Amino acid sequence: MTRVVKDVAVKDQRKHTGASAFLPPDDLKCVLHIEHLRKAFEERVVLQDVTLCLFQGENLVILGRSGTGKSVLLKCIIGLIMPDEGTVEVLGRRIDTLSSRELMELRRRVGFSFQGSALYDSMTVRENLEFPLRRNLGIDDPRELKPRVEEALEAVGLSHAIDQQPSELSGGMRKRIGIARTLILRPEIMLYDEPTAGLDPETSTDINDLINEVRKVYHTSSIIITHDIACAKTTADRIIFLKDGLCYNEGSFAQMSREDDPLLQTFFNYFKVSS
Ligand SMILES: Nc1ncnc2c1ncn2[C@@H]1O[C@H](COP(=O)(O)OP(=O)(O)OP(=O)(O)O)[C@@H](O)[C@H]1O
Repeated sequence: MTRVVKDVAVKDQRKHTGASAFLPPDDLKCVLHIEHLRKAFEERVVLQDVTLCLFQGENLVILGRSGTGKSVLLKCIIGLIMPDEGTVEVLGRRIDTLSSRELMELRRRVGFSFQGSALYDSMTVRENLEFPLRRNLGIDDPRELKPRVEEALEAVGLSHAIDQQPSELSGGMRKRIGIARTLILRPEIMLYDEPTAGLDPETSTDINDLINEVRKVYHTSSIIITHDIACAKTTADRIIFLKDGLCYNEGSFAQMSREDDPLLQTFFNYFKVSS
């Protein structure tokens, strides 16, 4: 279903954003392709013209200041928000052409890790993890549910928390359980919305390591949106810096941290100071 693209999308993007020198290797599959995306809320234009491509197996970080439209971009990817202009193609399917049933089916292949973990407080960890299996895959047999829940919990290192309530867990643990609940459907693409928001530096490091581990074990392609520069350094194969609803710059962490640009330097120097 996915198309093989070379560097067309990236070159196209560079044409109108002036982005830096990143070129992906030839013949990488593009699993998610956004072209000329625009989204406004009344007069407020949040995304002006965003073009990007997520390559198979890649960790792509979308970096940018608060309010630059990173979450809106993620919501456009999973069809929670419909763009005013432009196209979003996920795993070979154009979002705006899908029926609600087709959109639901596609969403099963895309895991969304929410900022607030989105766990149900009235359910135990086990029940939280069983929920998407019951609802999305119609699995009700405890003999099928049990091993899948245990595997997902093991993947995030929290097997011992299976019978706890979310309210008994720390912020970092809740985040991990949220990721486990997403992984349980074995998504091909993972979308992480501010995975380290509100966490202390040590817990953030654990979550960043987990994101890399998930890629290794589950062979996911991921978009990680963040304004946490340490998260970007640990997880990114490539970074796109979003500013004023445009892809302002693009490259590896090393490339971008060397850019002679005051805005980027504010971000990257903060990392040098705090690390
Ligand atoms: N449904 C909506 N209706 C109206 N405005 C919205 C809606 N969703 C987002 N916005 C506005 O779009 C802008 C971008 O929001 P968004 O949440 O995408 O920013 P962000 O880059 O993710 O910020 P942060 O890093 O703080 O999470 C904000 O001004 C927000 O108020």
